[in-house]
Amino acid sequence: MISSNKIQRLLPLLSMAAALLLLATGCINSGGNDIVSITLLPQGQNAIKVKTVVLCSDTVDAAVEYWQKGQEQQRTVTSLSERRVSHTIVLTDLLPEKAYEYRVLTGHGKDLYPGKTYTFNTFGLPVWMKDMFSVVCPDSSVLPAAFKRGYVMLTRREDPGILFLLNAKGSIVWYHQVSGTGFKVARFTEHNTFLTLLGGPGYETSYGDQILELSVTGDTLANLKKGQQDFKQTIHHEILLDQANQFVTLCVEERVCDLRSKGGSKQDTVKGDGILVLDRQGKQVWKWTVFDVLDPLDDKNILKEKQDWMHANCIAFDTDGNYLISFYNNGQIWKIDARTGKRLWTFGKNGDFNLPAASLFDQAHALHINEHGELMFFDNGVSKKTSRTLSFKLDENKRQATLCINTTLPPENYNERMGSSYLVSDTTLLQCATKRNTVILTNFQGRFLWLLRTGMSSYRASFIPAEKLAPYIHQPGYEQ
Ligand SMILES: O=[N+]([O-])c1ccc(OS(=O)(=O)O)cc1
Repeated sequence: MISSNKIQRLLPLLSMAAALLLLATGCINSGGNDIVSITLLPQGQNAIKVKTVVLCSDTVDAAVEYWQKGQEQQRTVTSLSERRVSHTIVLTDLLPEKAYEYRVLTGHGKDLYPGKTYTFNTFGLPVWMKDMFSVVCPDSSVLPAAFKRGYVMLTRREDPGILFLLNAKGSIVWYHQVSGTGFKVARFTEHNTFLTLLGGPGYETSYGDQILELSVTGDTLANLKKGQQDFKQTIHHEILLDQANQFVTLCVEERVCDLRSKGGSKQDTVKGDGILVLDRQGKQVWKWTVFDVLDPLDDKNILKEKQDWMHANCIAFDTDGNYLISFYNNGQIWKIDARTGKRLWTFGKNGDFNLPAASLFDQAHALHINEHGELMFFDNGVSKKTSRTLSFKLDENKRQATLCINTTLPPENYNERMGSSYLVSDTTLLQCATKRNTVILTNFQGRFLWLLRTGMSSYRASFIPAEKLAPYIHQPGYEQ
């Protein structure tokens, strides 16, 4: 008997095999002067990306111009592949199950000459992916213009892992699929790349063993696996780039401690968190652990909590380049000196800042400094069974915090674990209620404007403005 899980895994392979059969025959001797052959290949397990390999008789520049059959006026031209004999050019922004025409442009710089026009057909999305997302939006006129044309990034954490980009109508405009592992978390970087943490079946929830950075055209820009160089530990919940293009991650950190005074054993193990910075080859650049700041023996509950002492779930950079780190279990956010590792302050429960009762929070997620310089995050709100978005203006010297955003999610979207919230266009919040398989856009009063139901639970939902993905993706959900 084949389990539905197995079928789910087989389907992309079957569609891949079909794709190979159909597309690999697309090796063509072009009529262009300097083109020897053009080969079309499916891009990984992907119905809406096609790789072209253009072999030329000389060193030239090349690009591919393509359009949906019958819509030649709406042509897309790829970026230029420069000074090569063999060019690999990926076509993005394709729609599934459509006929396309294309031609290769070759020459030098702006002097490009078209070869003959050919055709290809894209394949359908895997059946199980087709109905994965649905949008509820009673009145699109209330959506911010940037949201109407922008994209939402989500991750499927189970095998097969998929990184998705959807437009505001919930259509899949881009995806990248991996087998045998899942995308635990992903960030869209300042270099317009996708930085991701992957974890296979041996890695539960948000834990992982692989760092993968991808370009929008699906090229692998970095791929580090646990066991390589100084990447010896499991990493979890977070991956981001620093200014030096290095990987900043949260890692699992274990210490053997004598917990006899707390009722434990002489050689007890406490599992805590660390920040591990790796260079692009996997060499350790910097490391910090919670044990540098706190002694487990000072925690009266350590015996109960030793399996997962603090449960860090996010790192971000403060405006001065130091780290901000949030913890689920103690409801705190710490600022850590990125050079010395010293804890500079604690925010939240039993922290250094006085917080009025209305702004006391339980568990911070997806913390970041927003466009206004405010510390912003999603609060699971387990004590009140109410999740919300909070932001604060901090005066670090005076240890004063001014509450700026305090927006409650509609009660049915209460989300007790994971989640995220980000500003979109200064007037709305894109919030991920991970446990509810829901992404919801509200105004600051918490009024729902747009909702996405997902057939998976993405750790976060991030908004990517349309400009960041141009010219690779242009499929606005709503025309202005
Ligand atoms: O169940 N999970 O997948 C899960 C639970 C907790 C969790 O940690 S949290 O701090 O992100 O809520 C992450 C993932």
